Amino acid sequence: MTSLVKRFPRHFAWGVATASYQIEGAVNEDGRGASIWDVFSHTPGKILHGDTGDIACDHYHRMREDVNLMSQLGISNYRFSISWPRIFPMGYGQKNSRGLDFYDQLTDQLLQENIEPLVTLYHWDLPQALQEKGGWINRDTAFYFRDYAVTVFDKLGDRVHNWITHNEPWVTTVAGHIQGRHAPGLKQPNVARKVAHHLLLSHGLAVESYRDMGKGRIGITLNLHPVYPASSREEDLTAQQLHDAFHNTWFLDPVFTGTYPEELDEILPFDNDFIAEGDLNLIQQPLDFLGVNYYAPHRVRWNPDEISHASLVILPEEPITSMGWPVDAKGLTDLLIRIHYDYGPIPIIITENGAAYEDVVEDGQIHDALRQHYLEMHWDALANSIEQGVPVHGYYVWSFLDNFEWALGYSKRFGIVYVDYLTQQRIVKDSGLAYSRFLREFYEYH
Ligand SMILES: N#[N+]C[C@@H]1[C@@H](O)[C@H](O)[C@@H](O)[C@@H]2O[C@H]12
Repeated sequence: MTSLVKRFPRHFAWGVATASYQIEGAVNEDGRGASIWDVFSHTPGKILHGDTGDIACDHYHRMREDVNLMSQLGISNYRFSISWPRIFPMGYGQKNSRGLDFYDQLTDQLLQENIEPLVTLYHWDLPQALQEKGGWINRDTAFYFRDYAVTVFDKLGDRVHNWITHNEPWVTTVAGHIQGRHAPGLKQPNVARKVAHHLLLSHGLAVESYRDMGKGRIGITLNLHPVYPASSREEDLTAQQLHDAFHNTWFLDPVFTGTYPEELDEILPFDNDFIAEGDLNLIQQPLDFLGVNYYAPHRVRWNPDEISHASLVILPEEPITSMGWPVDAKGLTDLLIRIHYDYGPIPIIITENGAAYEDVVEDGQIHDALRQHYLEMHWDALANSIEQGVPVHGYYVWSFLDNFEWALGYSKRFGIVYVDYLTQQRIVKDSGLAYSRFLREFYEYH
């Protein structure tokens, strides 16, 4: 491992990541309003086994214990998200001071333990009251988001200097409004372009506000994949192009070039009546970093029946995680080099990378060798990216804790710390112990 630590720069930010609805629980406490995920998870048939985020990891009540565990493991950066409905129960208007107080205390606890916060403003838990006014289909939501962001900047901005506006707006758009497998559970492809635009507009409005208020760094997190054609056949090459537009450039292009990719119009035609003068200039404002969530590459073949005109191909011999995703760390290097050369030298933070595997508790330990190997392979791939000139500034393991995995409930475990959901006991997995050793070596070396 020692050789690996030498390949990362001194100030590289190693961390762990979580999200509010996935770990906090306490959904009806201290004035929190309902989110679309409260409604969706309580809708029969939406979540595997009928799981909900009502309790999750009970992090709302165990925050100090969890922060202390991070510190014991030598973790010095923590990415978490803020629950908008804890701050504005109705989405706007009357603030909820007890909600703000929780994140105030969390921030202070982190700083006391010398852990640097990286705060995500939106990790999918829209206030239900705004959904009832149209949610992200309604352009007003972008402005309510701006007002929410300003409130949080004002409360925490003196101690939090690293911000992410949105986490994976592609998932909110596609899983939430086309596929219906995520909240708000809509299957309306005709609104997808509008939803994506309003999410990006809200991003731009928050960045613009932060530039007036804060001196720190702000970016957006996108879930991105390198896209490989399954063969050199013309149709598979076309599939690669369209799938790349649907999964990657739909969001990369507006954020970094102020345009939407033309290929997207073949997949999701739209009349651009929802794009107002100046929107795209707002959206393409300079950022301090791009957050990249990387899990696996996409290998595609032509399939006109799919929305991206492409189907994913898993090679028979390639290893997969329990999500069915291929394990291919080189895909991370390919992705980062593509971003670097297509969009310029924007600093990059890997805001999520990790793997779900079936974990078994044996004598109070979890020997998750596959997850440990997955992580180490991706650290090596990250070092390769840096050695090829990509300015990578940080890496956050998804996830610190096993947690509520959206439509899959608690059936998938991504944590480097195991959570016994019956007792709420935390058990550091072998992968978490290995990460702790790696961090110790890194800080000792530097
Ligand atoms: N699935 N999966 C794991 C992980 C999910 O738990 C996060 O909330 C998302 O940001 C992203 O999809 C990645």
